[in-house]
Amino acid sequence: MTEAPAYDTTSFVDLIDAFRDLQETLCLVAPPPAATLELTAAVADVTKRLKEFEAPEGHRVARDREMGSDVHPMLVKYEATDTSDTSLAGTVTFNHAHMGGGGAVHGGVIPMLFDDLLGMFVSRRGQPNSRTAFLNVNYRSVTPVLRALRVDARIEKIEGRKTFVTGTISDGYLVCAEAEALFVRLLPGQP
Ligand SMILES: CCCCCCCCCCCC(=O)SCCNC(=O)CCNC(=O)[C@H](O)C(C)(C)COP(=O)(O)OP(=O)(O)OC[C@H]1O[C@@H](n2cnc3c(N)ncnc32)[C@H](O)[C@@H]1OP(=O)(O)O
Repeated sequence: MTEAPAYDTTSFVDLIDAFRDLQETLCLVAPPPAATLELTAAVADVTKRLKEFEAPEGHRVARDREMGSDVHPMLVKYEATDTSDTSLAGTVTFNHAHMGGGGAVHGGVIPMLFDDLLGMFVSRRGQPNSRTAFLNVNYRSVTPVLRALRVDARIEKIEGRKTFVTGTISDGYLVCAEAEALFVRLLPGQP
């Protein structure tokens, strides 16, 4: 029998959302030194409190497989609205924490979203326990922050352990970025 997790995922999602809010707010402020010192101590207190709940790998909420990016502080949150066996459509809204400059999403954040989006989709509809072998991203036009954008993923073909997948981020009819990737299913015992 599988042991029920000791945590409550819904309230943890609230904690992660509060953290995302903190991250974004950090990107928007210019506090004076005294306030910065005070805030640093407050954040250190929160970290100290969280450390009381450290858990071994496999028991940490941030890696809850069912919840995906919702429970991970680094990953970009997206919503899948329509999935079939070979395709996924959804939405993503990047915020100020994801901005590189000039209202554009940072060029490193976009591959992170694709790796997670495509990797999760491959795990659920292709071959579970796969790892990214390559991920090629083309930046076709500026990816704006603070707008609901469309994401698409498609499994192109599966050959043995290999799943070939593509993805796009679009702003209306405009393609902002596109990706093609290969995920390779790990062999039993492969680290
Ligand atoms: C439910 C929610 C879950 C939740 C799931 C979580 C979702 C998030 C997913 C995130 C995934 C990651 O970021 S993973 C982290 C980033 N990736 C990595 O660290 C991977 C590092 N690389 C590796 O570990 C390895 O190179 C592997 C596992 C990818 C492949 O090694 P291998 O197992 O020894 O296999 P190997 O024989 O080399 O290759 C197998 C086949 O793939 C081909 N192949 C391998 N690499 C490449 C390549 N770069 N380009 C072209 N082809 C390649 C080979 O030619 C071969 O084809 P043929 O001769 O058979 O035709």
